[in-house]
Amino acid sequence: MKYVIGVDLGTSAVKLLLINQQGEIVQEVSKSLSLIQERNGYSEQDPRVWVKESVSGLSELLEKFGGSADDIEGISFSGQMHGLVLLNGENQVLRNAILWNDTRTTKQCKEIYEVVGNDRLLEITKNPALEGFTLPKLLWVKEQEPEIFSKAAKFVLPKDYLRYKLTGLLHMDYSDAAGTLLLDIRSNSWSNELCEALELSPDLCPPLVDSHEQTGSITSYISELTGLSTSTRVFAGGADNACAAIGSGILEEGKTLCSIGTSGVILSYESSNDKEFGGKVHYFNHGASEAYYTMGVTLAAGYSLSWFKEVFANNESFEDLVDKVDTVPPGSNGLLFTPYVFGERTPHADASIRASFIGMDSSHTRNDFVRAVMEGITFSLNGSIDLFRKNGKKIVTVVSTGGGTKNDHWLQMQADIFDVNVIKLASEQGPGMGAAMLAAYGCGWFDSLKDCADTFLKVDQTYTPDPEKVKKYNEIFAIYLDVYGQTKRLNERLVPYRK
Ligand SMILES: Nc1ncnc2c1ncn2[C@@H]1O[C@H](COP(=O)(O)OP(=O)(O)O)[C@@H](O)[C@H]1O
Ligand SMILES: O=C(CO)[C@@H](O)[C@H](O)COP(=O)(O)O
Repeated sequence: MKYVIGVDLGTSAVKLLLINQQGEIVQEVSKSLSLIQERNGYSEQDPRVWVKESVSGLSELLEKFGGSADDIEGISFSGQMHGLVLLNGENQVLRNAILWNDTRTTKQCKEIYEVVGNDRLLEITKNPALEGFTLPKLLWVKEQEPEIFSKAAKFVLPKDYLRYKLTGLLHMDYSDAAGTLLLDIRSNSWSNELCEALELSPDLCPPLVDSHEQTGSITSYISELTGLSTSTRVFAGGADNACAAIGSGILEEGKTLCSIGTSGVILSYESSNDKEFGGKVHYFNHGASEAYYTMGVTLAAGYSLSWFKEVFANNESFEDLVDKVDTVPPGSNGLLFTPYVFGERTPHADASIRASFIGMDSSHTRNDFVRAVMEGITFSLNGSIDLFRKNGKKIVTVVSTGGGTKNDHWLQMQADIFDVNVIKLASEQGPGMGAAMLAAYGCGWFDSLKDCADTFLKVDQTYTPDPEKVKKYNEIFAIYLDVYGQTKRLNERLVPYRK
């Protein structure tokens, strides 16, 4: 039997899956990661910690496997998107990575619009300038940390740095490059025009490759540390949402994904890069060649629940925290939550907005709060579904993935709020599975990613919407939509008092 490894470098953990030729998960290991948040709106991680935890996770995986390392033919990666990793001429890390949920770059986004122009930016990149994307982060370091910036020779994204440490070679794949806001999506090349306009050297950009392309093999040093074989082929991999799409079978038009990880995502397959969404949704390269996807993003989806747990139930497991949400009726007895703890991206690109609980009263118990948090996250994702539907997309079935699928009630809530059939696959680890599928396809096990999906992906359960709950949630969603406008100005006035 032959195997591949899928590494998912997420925000809350690095997860490693060992998968056989039938697509069965033979072993899995997860290593937690934490955020460094020195100021309000700041969110960083140390790339060296990603490598340390991944290497330790890989050696644990190999130990649990116990078979011959030579039978592990390939390894590939899924990575949290947009995070800026700056390297010097020796490929050493110059500062902590500035992550996708860090919103310090509002000024740099304005600068991009002033210099490039909204229409031209959309023409080249198909995306707006958002605080989370990599380009504004590069401009922030250039402006605020000129000494560090002067030493920068290359920038890469999180999983690219990890792959570099495993192979000694630097690359970036198209699906992740699209999220930098420096890729010319029309020609699939770095935009010299943007680099020139914003006074960035094009030499900072790494070589581009396809997600299933081989980008080296395991170095003997890493082989010694982990037990991996130097003959194991290393494939580029992709952005976590592109990998989640592959690992959830979103490989043709009409298929939609809901992912609840740290962030939350509604993603839809696109066969071409010439549609116009006016920057209302993200429009990125897929991990499958010559394919694309559109996506709405809730910045703090799973994170809102983990924030609530950390503040109010730190010693409890997620399982215990959400155990009784089914005892609370839809609408959480009049308690409403907006999940803006990091600000928001879709449908309101707003770095200043913050979360609210509306309607608290003395009868509410902790279970009402927990359900309200889960509903608020799901309402926010429904905002993206709404946007897609208003753009003419028909959404009747959604494949759900990520940590949020660990709870049945949340899956049923998704079916009732989105008014769709929700499919849960046998593994909730869409991004890791997608990464493993890129390795399996790269190794030549299958003629296409679609063939691989037909063998690897199995439906576990389908959740159908309950018409009564759909009606009730429709009414509450209208109230939810009002909260943004009603709290926007209040939050702007609170900005000077934040940490
Ligand atoms: N048992 C559970 N029930 C409901 N949600 C859960 C459970 N366990 C984890 N989660 C949610 O999943 C999130 C982590 O999802 P994951 O896909 O692992 O994130 P990432 O890929 O960003 O690291 C947590 O923040 C939490 O909100
Ligand atoms: O910023 C985005 C997408 O644009 C996020 O989806 C990140 O890619 C982080 O993903 P998770 O850690 O939540 O999987």
